[in-house]
Amino acid sequence: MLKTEFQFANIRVSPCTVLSPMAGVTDAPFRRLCRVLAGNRMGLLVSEFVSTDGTSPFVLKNHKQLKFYPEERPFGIQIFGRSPERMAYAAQVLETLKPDYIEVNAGCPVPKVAGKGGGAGLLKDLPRLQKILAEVKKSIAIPMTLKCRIGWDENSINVMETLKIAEGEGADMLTVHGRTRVQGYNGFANWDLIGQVAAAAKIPVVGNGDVSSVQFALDCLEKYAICGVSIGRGAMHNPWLFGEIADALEGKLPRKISAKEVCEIFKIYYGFMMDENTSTPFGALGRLKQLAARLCKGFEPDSSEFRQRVLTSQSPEELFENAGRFSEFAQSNGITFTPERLVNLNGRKEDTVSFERQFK
Ligand SMILES: Cc1cc2nc3c(=O)[nH]c(=O)nc-3n(C[C@H](O)[C@H](O)[C@H](O)COP(=O)(O)O)c2cc1C
Repeated sequence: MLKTEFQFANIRVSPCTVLSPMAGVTDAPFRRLCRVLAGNRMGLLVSEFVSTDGTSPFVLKNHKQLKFYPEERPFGIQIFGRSPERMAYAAQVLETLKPDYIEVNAGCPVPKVAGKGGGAGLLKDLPRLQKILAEVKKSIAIPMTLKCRIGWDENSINVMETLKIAEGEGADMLTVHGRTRVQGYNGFANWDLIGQVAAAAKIPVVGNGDVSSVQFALDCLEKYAICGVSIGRGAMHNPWLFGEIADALEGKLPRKISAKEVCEIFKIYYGFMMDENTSTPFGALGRLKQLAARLCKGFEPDSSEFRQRVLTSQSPEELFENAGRFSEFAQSNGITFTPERLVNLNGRKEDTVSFERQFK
């Protein structure tokens, strides 16, 4: 029978979907957009990652990405860093914001994080990761989770050891992104390995990597011993995806999203950004373009002219006008929105795994 929900510690996750944290994307307005489009049917939401590194003590006021709302619960705050003491102290401070759980990041590939020994850098130093988990666990009363990659590179795949460490130090859930650090976002996630980890685990394991359609999510839930799926870039290509998966899990018939609906979400998203006061109009324009660039890839046939117009818009109003014009054009020319056909979420024409291209 298809899994529809799961529990870790005292937290019920229903449906079994997670919006994967994405720094610079999954702030409160973006999370709200996904939540509203899904009719609030998202299992778990997590903050963008929060740095615990630095020389001065961790203080909340330096971390504006921490704002979350009661309707987002269950909600986790994700932290990264390399110092067990600083991670534990930050977790303790963050617990005062009353998130439902704290997540430790052992997956970030970017050189300024992983290169300094934090994020995926911890996969090269598992004793340090173990110490971090032990110290964070001791410092908080709420559940602790871990998000990791499968290893540093193809010659050092150590996700089974990471699982054992996580379990030994009392992590309540593990999310596995099925790529190595060296892969960055290239190639495809290794779902068979994610499945092996989930099958060997005593704690719930969430699978992550390349979930871009309802069918992909359902196939992973059916085929592997994972308890849920975590979706990152797929939510940018299709912010309706969580609602579509929820519909499928509830046995509802699929509903086609029209090009008109796609064109209408820019105003909605902009409204959320202005409500939350997270961006200036100029900053919001950047976020609108970020979303538009991904959404445009879902139009069929090709919408390169619209893409060009939207991405060169000088103001939110100009972008809305261009979207309105394209909406009419799409309706009269039979342009459809089919993001489920996108397999490689980098937008590259790749079908084999390639190592060491992005992060030497
Ligand atoms: C722009 C961007 C920012 C990201 N920021 C974070 C982050 O803050 N914390 C984290 O654990 N992963 C982060 N990730 C990784 C995603 O959460 C996810 O693990 C990865 O994109 C693979 O999932 P996907 O194929 O569904 O996108 C980020 C990914 C992207 C593309």
